[in-house]
Amino acid sequence: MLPTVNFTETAAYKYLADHFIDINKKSIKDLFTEDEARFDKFSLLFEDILVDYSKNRIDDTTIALLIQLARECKLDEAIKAMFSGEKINQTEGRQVLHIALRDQSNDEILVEGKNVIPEVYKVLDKMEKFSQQIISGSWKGYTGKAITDVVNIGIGGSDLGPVMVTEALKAYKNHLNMHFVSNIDGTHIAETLKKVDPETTLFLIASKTFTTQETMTNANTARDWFLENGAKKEDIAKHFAALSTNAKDVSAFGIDTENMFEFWDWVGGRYSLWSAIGLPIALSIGYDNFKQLLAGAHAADQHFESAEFEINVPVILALIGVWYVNFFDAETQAILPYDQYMHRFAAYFQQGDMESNGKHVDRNGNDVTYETGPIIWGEPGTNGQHAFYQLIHQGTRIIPCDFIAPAQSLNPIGNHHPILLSNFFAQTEALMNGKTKEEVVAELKKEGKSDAEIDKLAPFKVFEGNRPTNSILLKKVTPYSLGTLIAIYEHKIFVQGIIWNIFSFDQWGVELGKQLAKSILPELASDAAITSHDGSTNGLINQYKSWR
Ligand SMILES: O=P(O)(O)OC[C@H]1O[C@](O)(CO)[C@@H](O)[C@@H]1O
Repeated sequence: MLPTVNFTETAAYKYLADHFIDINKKSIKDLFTEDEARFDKFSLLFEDILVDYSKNRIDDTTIALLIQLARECKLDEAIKAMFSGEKINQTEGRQVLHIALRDQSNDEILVEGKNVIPEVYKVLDKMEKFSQQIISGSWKGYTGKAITDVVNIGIGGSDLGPVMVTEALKAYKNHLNMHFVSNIDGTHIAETLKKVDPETTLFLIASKTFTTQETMTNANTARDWFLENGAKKEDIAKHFAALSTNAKDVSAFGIDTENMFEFWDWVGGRYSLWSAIGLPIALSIGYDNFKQLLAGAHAADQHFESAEFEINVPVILALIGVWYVNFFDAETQAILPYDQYMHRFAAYFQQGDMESNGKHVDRNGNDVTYETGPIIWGEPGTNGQHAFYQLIHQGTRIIPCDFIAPAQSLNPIGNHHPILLSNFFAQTEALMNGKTKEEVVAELKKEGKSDAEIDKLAPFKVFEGNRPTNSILLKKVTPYSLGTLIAIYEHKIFVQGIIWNIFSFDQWGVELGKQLAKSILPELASDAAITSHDGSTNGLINQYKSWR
């Protein structure tokens, strides 16, 4: 059982509330002037990742109190509970063991008294063998040709992780063309099928439950297309594989369970890229690289489990996030990778974070009286700079940002990378320092503007600064470092869920819309006017019927 402390009733929270009044009067710039050792104090080097959190609205007292808060919320007990396989997903009665999927220490992790590590390895061995056969071309399609294209059909956690990682690690990719179909919109599968040949395509049907409407509809369409384009039923075995926990429905669909890559209900969908759901990753970059991804994540797991909170990267990042959400009323958190390959990283953690911590009921079943998970958003820099950074610099809201960049480029062309990184360094400095009225006036004077012009323009050109950022500098994006980084963010989400006293591993909030869509679908079959809903929904459905 997880602890159920209301963090707003802790002593640390009360001290933090008082301390906030002091900190709120200070600028980060001043905090740097006051303390020369600030960078050394507020940065952590873990593996080949430097996490600089010194450009935040914090001082020594803030961090000490936040750590006290974590202790009062019994974070240590909660971490132990997850790692030891307690059923901490209490509303679904399940363990939360994505850490077991990447365990490289041959630990024993028990689920219902049974060690799951040998099963994990059994599936990993099967993934290794299969991916080698596909990549080498020894696996032949129904006309004897090697596979050239892989179409992963899945949604949410059965799509976003493999998409994000295969994109982030594109530089490590082999010859296989990867495609991902998630949307129920027929356009997604139709446009994908235009690009592939049934003789040389492998379909992966990725669904933990194997009941998700979008995935099953797309999977049926893919199977029909396959059979309508020359293949026979017995050829399905050579071209369809399933990544799932549901063997019964997999075989009912017509996929031989030999071609099923199993995982387990103790793997949450949004934490499943490390499981059989990661097969498209293994296919795209090879099994050895996939193993490196797991190894990187395992290093983060060990660090999270054993490092003191003061030097524990996920804990520190999580606590700083809580500081902004609950004391500064920050509504959002931006994730800004200065790496084009990582262009789906923020989208991935939209599900990771928002499906985990978008909850308003605490672990006692009561409505919370404080804010919980922030809105996660972001795009790669420098594109974001030319789109939404205006609001981050001069808008009315506080937007804590994580800036992420690799020191070494995977495409070191000309001076692209130094230019990219100069922007990465400049933005966090600009967000912190801002530009004072005096500086603006001096600049305008230098440009030869008149006093009247300066008076008119100056207010618009002032930057308040004092806008908080974390900078995460990776030596290089590799399968290992990416695995570490993803796991750091996963554990950050866990810590925040513990502090907010919510259940981070269920997702009941996605069910209502699914249920309603299912009840509306039959109503769309006939042209008869609908009156069973509210006025707006009736009006929309009836207009649709008149236009279709
Ligand atoms: O893998 P499945 O069972 O198809 O589910 C897909 C996704 O749907 C969700 O349940 C949300 O609708 C996610 O949590 C999950 O990742």
